[in-house]
Amino acid sequence: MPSIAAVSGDFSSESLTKSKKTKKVKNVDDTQKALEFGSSPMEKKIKKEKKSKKIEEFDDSGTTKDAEEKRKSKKKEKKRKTAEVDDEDEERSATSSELGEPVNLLSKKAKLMEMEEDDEEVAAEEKSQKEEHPNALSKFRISERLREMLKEKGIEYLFPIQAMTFDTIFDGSDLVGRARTGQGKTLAFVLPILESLTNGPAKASRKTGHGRAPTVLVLLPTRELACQVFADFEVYGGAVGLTSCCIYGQSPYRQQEFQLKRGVDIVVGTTGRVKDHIERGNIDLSSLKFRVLDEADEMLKMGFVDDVEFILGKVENASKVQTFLFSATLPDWVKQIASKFLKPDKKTADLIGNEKMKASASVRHIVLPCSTSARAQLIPDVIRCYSRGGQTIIFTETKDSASELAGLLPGARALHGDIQQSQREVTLGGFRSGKFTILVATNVAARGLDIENVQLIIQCEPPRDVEAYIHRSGRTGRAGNTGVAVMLYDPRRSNVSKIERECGVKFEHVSAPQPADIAEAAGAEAAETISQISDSVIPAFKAAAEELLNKSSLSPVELLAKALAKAAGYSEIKSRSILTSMENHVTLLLECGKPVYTPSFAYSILRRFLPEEKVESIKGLALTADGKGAVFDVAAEDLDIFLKGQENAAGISLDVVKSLPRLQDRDQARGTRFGSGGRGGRFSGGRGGFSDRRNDRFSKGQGSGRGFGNKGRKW
Ligand SMILES: Nc1ncnc2c1ncn2[C@@H]1O[C@H](COP(=O)(O)OP(=O)(O)OP(=O)(O)O)[C@@H](O)[C@H]1O
Repeated sequence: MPSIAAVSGDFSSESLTKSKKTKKVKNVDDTQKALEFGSSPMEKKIKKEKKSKKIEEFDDSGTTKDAEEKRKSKKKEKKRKTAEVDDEDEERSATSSELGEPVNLLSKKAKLMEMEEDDEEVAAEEKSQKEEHPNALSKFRISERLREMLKEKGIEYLFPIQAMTFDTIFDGSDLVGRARTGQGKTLAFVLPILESLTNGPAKASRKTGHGRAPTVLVLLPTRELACQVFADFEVYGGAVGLTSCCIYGQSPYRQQEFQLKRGVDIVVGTTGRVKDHIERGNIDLSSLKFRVLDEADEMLKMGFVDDVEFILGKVENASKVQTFLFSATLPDWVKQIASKFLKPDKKTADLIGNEKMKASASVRHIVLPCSTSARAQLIPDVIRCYSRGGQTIIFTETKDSASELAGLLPGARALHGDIQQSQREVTLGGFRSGKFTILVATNVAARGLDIENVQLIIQCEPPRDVEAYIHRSGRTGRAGNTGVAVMLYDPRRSNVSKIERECGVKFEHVSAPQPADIAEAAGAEAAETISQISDSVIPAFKAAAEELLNKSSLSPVELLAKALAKAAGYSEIKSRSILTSMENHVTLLLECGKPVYTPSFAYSILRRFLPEEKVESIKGLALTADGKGAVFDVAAEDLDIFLKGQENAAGISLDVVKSLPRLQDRDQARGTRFGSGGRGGRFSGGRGGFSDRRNDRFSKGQGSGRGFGNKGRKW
């Protein structure tokens, strides 16, 4: 039996530091941190392969790896024997036909029998290895039927959060659960609830028969997430004879009403529609045994809290109901509100606790400077470089920018709150099934969505709060797999270090992929494609090729290079700045031998040796983090004017930079002697002020848990 069953009271990570369980969980995290992030394209793997890889990664028992080694060597041995049998067959058939001798069937049969025995041994070893695992399904009070179902889905062991909370939930406690994104929090409540209802304490009082009132109520912040959690209840609950229904806004009301009236065991839904059904008398909460707030912090802010309170308040005898709150982020204010809904002796299973790193540890977290206007040009290249052949979710701050960006990116679709629900479902379904590979979404897709092949997350700008960063970046790197999260930012307006500090993430700072590098890769692909073209095309194109060769002053190789460029879709290669990512712009570093405190000081230096209109034309001026200089972009065609101008200015250096120095971000710049005043105000004053207001507004909302109404929502 898992050790956690014996732990009573609070089992936050501090209180569990010495327990075996915590050690195991740490090992899982270490394993994840140790995962390597190759930038080479990663082949898509079929689900089953991923599951088994993941299971190995989560295994910290030490025995698994040895056993796996043995199994591999057994397999090698079997392969060798098969080859031997085949060779012997070939040899004998050759000899027997030459010499007319009979084949030695007996020795072949003996070898085959030996191989069958090996097979059985390997299978038995695999089985015992799975059963020995500390979180093997057999070690929990999970019924045979559910175990079979889990195994069918490739699940052989419980993940740490599931193992940690199973007994607590099964044995009747209320619980607050926190684990990083993608670590299986859904099954952490689904499995023990189903077991309790069918084989455990809740079985005796469970209502059955036509028209029965629900025993389980699960509330979620978005319709898409409600559908996803419902799907799990339907599969696993259905296997043990429990029925579920999913109720959410903008979907046919009558059908939901009919299901509820007919009687269901589990209701999964979004707050607005659940409240609506309660008010109309379609949901009777008198038989309720379990209630779950998934993505609890999201449920308790943004105006949901009133509806949640209304719904939870409808349970007359709350002492008979178990309540669970789960999320990857549980700010303190949520814990305070939680005490209102959960019993005083509630337990806490916190797999993050005081650990610095709050975001997914199996995700590579990257930041890349980019001006708003360069985003649409840059994103396709970011996808080419980092998506490893998988799918990409791009997050924007507003619905308009999601629609606009989806329109600009070939093969992308938008998902946000202004899109009709039926279309939202079609879009998400299409993305899940891989019909298209880029989804441009608002925060409506930030929470909980579990889509296996998402390899890359792009955030067009830093989100307003750290929780959003954690959830958005957590749409990749799930269930032990790896992923990449790239956040674009404008150094003058964004505050990357705040997210870095509060999420405990150490960002990799990279500059925009250069078009020439991407073209090189595209050229290699085009060459591969050309080598596969049938020779039948040659006669038809040969004359034109010969004519081109004769007329041109270029060598055959140069002409072929042009043909490859055309095949790869290139007619020219533009340069791209590493600061704003704008095409045909070059980034320069200005230094003058003394500290550059403010943008206005940098401008005044430039004015000493450049005409006013050229100073006006520069883009994205930002101060370096060491305070010694400033970087900015100039149009490629003006580069000479800038470099020549500098020759006439004593003590000033202006150089093209190939890699971007660390820059001051918004907060650091504000702390400088003159803040963002003077000339710099043009860049960081206006918009920066707007961002501040938004942040203030947010933090107030967060503090009270009630700051936003649904209407205030931008997604
Ligand atoms: N024990 C397990 N073994 C293998 N895979 C599992 C196991 N438990 C869950 N999974 C898979 O892990 C993935 C992530 O699970 P889930 O969506 O519940 O994560 P989560 O912790 O709720 O993430 P988020 O915080 O982003 O909502 C799912 O695809 C799920 O099927």
